[in-house]
Amino acid sequence: MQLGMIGLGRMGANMVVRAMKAGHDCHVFDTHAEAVQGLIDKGAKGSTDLETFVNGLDKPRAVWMMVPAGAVDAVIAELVPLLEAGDIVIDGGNSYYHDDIRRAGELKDKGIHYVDVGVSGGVWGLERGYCMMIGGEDEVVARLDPIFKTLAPGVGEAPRTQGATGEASPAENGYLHCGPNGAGHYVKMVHNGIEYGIMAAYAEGLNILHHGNIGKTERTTDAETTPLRNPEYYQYDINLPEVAEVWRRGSVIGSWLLDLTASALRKSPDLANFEGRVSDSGEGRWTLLAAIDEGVPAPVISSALFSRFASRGNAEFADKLMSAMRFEFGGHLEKKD
Ligand SMILES: O=C(O)[C@H](O)[C@@H](O)[C@H](O)[C@H](O)COP(=O)(O)O
Repeated sequence: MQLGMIGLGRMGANMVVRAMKAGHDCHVFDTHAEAVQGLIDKGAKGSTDLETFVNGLDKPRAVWMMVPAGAVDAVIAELVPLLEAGDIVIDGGNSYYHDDIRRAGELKDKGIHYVDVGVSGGVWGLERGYCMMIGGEDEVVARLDPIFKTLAPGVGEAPRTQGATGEASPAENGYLHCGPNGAGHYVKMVHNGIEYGIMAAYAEGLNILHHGNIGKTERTTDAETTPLRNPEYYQYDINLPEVAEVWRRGSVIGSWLLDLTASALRKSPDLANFEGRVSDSGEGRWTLLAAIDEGVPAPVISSALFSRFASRGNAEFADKLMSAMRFEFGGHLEKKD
């Protein structure tokens, strides 16, 4: 089928390449001429002019936006006057699902359909395919099925779940119509909240192993006076790249995130290129807002999110206050390394 793509960053451009490989007719728009040209060279039709791009699409149009969440409203504002009733606008970024519900309502007044798609797979999607969580009207989502089927990894990506038989469902192919507008990004938001928790668990566990030799040099833990109990228990120089490697094979905690962890540790066991200031794009925060609204406990995800804040120095004042209180009540001085 035909697809228009707005936003040719790594995700958008790779999705177009994957769609074209399967024979879809792709039209692309970006303000960066080189990005457009790169895809024209690969067989797309493209323009750096939005109106030309929109007019080149067959009606009813399907326009997929792959732009940062913060830019979606501005793109829609420029795009909508060029569209007509019956056209479909797809947001494949990491939008907040509350925004999807609002946008779908605004576009509905004009007869334009909105579909929200949470896309997972990042820079590996071209090769592996993209896992997609979709929100929108049944008929509209069904119309886009050929595109979703192409972009998704396919049933061969994972062994079929025990008991699954017959023709593979969309979910088994790697895409799922989760519900009405907002449902796609709602599921993707929680997916990312889980991602925070898993990442933190690997990071914490491997950090414990990383300090497994503390008994060789230290008699106290860090700068504290607390004596290191039984230094003989902490005499291990654990080879972390090798541990990550062995866990990938047959262990209970194997995963794609572990594969990527093993790859990062193999490239640089001391992770010298990183300072450890961990960013967040909002999905973890939104997951917790939903958990609070629903009254559902989410201690792992909240701890993982707050660790990211701390990693960026946002705990510094609180930490100073705790030291100040220790000094006030007990005259305890901060220990210097
Ligand atoms: O599933 C994925 O492919 C990732 O989750 C992807 O969506 C992206 O890398 C995150 O947006 C990063 O999120 P943070 O910046 O919040 O870590």
